[in-house]
Amino acid sequence: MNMRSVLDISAYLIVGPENTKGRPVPEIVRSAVENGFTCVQLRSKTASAREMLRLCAQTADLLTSLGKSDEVALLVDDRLDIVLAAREAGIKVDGVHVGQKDIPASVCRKLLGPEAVIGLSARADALIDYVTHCDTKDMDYFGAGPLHATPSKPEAGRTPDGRMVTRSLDELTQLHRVSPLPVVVGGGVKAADLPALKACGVEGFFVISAIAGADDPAAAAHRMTSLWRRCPSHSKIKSKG
Ligand SMILES: Cc1ncc(COP(=O)(O)OP(=O)(O)O)c(N)n1
Ligand SMILES: Cc1nc(C(=O)O)sc1CCOP(=O)(O)O
Ligand SMILES: [Mg+2]
Repeated sequence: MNMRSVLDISAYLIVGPENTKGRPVPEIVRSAVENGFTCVQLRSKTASAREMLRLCAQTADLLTSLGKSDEVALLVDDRLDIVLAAREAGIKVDGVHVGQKDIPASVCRKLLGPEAVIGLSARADALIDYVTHCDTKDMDYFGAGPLHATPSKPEAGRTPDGRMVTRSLDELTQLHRVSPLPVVVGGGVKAADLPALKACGVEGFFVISAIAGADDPAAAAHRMTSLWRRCPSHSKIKSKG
């Protein structure tokens, strides 16, 4: 199964060991996927390479046991090396999410091949211009944010002169209109944000703390995915692809 052709970024969980209040990462992933999450990104700024590889193996096994390994993409943040090592070990990891300071998407594509999923964080400044003119041939989607300032990533939205700039709903609506790729939006997203976010037309939302930090991650996931499904979307003027 080519995950690129079925990629669904509508409900996108990002999680690592530092986000779970001590609970095992696979436990959080299970709660999310059993309750409708469609994409999982393993992200840790503290875990060792070996720990990340173990997490990849555990999460891939979990997705298989849930019968979701051909539906729910498993991605790794930043670490092309981890994706390559996981593959070498026979672990099904579908791709990587890279940011503007990470390994270029073109290099990821070259090393991971045509079937890998590659996500890119859109540039923080001149967002609309960037997305309009960016060469997207190696990428599958754009991540954009933050919608709100967030303790999960305090530097998100911080400009070089120290100001905090968050994404307005108008900007996200425009982003959706100009982007040749699907767009997933995150940064402080909570259930209450979903109706307005969906109305912008963007293809999905990404969250860490709304699920990984919730007292009851399964209930939180169910609430978010059912709300997202129910909310009307802005119809796109020009269809993508
Ligand atoms: C889906 C998604 N969108 C954006 C990001 C942020 O990536 P990046 O800019 O590389 O920052 P870090 O996550 O590495 O701190 C993301 N991870 N996922
Ligand atoms: C990983 C990440 N990237 C962001 C961006 O704006 O680029 S915000 C973010 C963290 C999102 O976590 P939470 O849902 O807990 O706010
Ligand atoms: Mg990164």
